[in-house]
Amino acid sequence: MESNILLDLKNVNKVFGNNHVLKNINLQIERGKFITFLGPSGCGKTTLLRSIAGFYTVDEGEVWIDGKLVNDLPPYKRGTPMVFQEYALFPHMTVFDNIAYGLDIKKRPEAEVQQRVKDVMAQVKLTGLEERYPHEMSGGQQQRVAMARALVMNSPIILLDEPLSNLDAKLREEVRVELRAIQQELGLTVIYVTHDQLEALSMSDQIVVFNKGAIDQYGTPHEIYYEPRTQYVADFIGTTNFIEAVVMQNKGGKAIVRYGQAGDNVTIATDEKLTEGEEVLLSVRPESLRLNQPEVGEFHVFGVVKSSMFLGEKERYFLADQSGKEWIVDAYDIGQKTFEGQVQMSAAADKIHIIKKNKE
Ligand SMILES: Nc1ncnc2c1ncn2[C@@H]1O[C@H](COP(=O)(O)OP(=O)(O)OP(=O)(O)O)[C@@H](O)[C@H]1O
Repeated sequence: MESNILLDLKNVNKVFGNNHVLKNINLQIERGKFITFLGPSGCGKTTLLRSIAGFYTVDEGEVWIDGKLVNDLPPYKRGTPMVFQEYALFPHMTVFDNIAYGLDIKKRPEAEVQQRVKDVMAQVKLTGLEERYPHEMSGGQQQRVAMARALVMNSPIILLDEPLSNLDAKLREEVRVELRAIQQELGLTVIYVTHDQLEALSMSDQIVVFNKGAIDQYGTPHEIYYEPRTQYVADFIGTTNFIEAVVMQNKGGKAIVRYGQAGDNVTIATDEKLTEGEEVLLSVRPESLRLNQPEVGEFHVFGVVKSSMFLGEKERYFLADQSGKEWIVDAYDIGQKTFEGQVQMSAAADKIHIIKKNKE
């Protein structure tokens, strides 16, 4: 039976000189998923992508594609094309020739090339544009051509390295939607590299968050956002409030923690192994806190409003609690109501996430 796992990375390590760029990467990717490699510049995303494509050989570990160990295979034998920034189309070639390029290189018979290109152009809805040149196409159409070039080769995985980074914001969003639509319609397996958190959250089935060459978390956008495993992940994805707390009890997936100067308790669901007396961090997102609505939850802190900022769909408040710690609260749909002076911040316990402190 065909395995659902298309890419399997086992303990992959890569070193450049004395720079240990990939550290014990273990990752399994299922067929038909849109996977994003997310992390700041220099954390090893591109190096891993190139190691999958075969442009780099790994120093340790195994790369399996579709049940085959490919460590010693060159890129063209792995069949995993990479699409780079600006789609890397040949400007002097027509759309048809751009798409046919890979097949021509492989010296496939003319009739087969004609048929394959025709089929793939229909798949990505470009039929009729065969004779256009890249500069005569919109950004979204160019992205489709780039995808078609990969599709025509029957690639098992399509690797995209920040393909949208040179586009302006509006076009970027348009092309994002387009790209995700093609991937879903055709059931493609795509690995997409970006340092843009919103891009990752909005497009992916699963996100891999990189931290200095290691994987900090691999999960759905919701898991990454609401259940960050480390402080680094919580901090990197969006804005959050961290609160120092101490574990009083941990039983049956529920921990009672003490927080704040008054020593209040709250019970929070968690999978983490926590011991009594352990110091932890709580993470609560600005939109999960309510001002002067104590009935919304089990977690409460008093603060003083320092300033606020109107952001269209929300008002962002900056507050300080009694210890001087800064808090950020986003208030939605409050009409003309504004908050000043001392206020109470409240959150439901299920909107609070416990992070173990000893993880980086
Ligand atoms: N061919 C190479 N030779 C030596 N060092 C390299 C090489 N390629 C990458 N590096 C180093 O490896 C580290 C990771 O680089 P990589 O390009 O994988 O990061 P990245 O997360 O993709 O960042 P970016 O978003 O800036 O591309 C960096 O310190 C980089 O300088």
